[in-house]
Amino acid sequence: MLRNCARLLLRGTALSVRPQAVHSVRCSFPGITRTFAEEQPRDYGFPNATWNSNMMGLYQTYLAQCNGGGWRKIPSYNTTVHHIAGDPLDPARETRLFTRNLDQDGDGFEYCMFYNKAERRMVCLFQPGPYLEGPPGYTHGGCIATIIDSTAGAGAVYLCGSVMTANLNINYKNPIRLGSTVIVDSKVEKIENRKVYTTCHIRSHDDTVLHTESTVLFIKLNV
Ligand SMILES: CCCCCCCCCCCCCC(=O)SCCNC(=O)CCNC(=O)[C@H](O)C(C)(C)COP(=O)(O)OP(=O)(O)OC[C@H]1O[C@@H](n2cnc3c(N)ncnc32)[C@H](O)[C@@H]1OP(=O)(O)O
Repeated sequence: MLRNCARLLLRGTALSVRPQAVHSVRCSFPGITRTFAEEQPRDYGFPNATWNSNMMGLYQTYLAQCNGGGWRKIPSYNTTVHHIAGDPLDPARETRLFTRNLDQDGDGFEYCMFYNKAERRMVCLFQPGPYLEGPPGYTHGGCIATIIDSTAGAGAVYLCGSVMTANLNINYKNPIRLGSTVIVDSKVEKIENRKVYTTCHIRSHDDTVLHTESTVLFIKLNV
């Protein structure tokens, strides 16, 4: 009951601070083509009340490196259509990015990303919420695969344009506790024609624990 009240309160707060400007969004990606008018989308990559102190600390550290340090914070919306512009669509169709499919802040994938073009790196600060449970108290392996795919995928997209994941290999070394903060660090290692080879490591917020090591192969589209 208390939890529900708190949720309603938070939801009201989130809605009241949401920008109200109306604009048009156009998108074209394999399987999705649409255009619609809606409120200015919320950028979920900004801090909210559910972020813990480690998440906030890392956010500030990376943000500080955005001023001449080679990094930039990239926006994070709840549909890919906000990211990618394209052709007209079916306005009746509604989509939701898998990692942003829970309405309540803190329940699921809580994250933000920073990009360094010179280093070909995309870094994601990730705080898994209680609805991502796999083993008791720990993050489900599929959710971990998702955040790896999303981080390395975003890095490949920013460097090469549209891509699809062709292969994803993960060694799970140490479990990730729900509510903790980890750093998902991906890098484009090489590009061979349409193939984009990336590596991705997940480490604890203080760099003392290696949680996963992985490789992801993306294939460039529309070339
Ligand atoms: C601005 C935006 C910001 C970003 C925001 C959004 C963030 C969201 C990010 C979310 C991210 C989430 C992302 C997701 O979740 S993507 C969703 C999950 N992935 C899929 O569903 C992909 C399904 N597969 C396919 O569509 C096709 O098979 C693809 C497109 C991958 C290739 O079919 P295509 O017919 O086009 O190409 P090709 O067969 O001629 O092959 C081309 C070359 O590639 C080589 N090859 C192919 N497969 C493999 C393999 N498995 N291992 C090794 N090599 C492989 C192949 O040998 C050949 O090499 P070469 O002979 O030329 O040397």
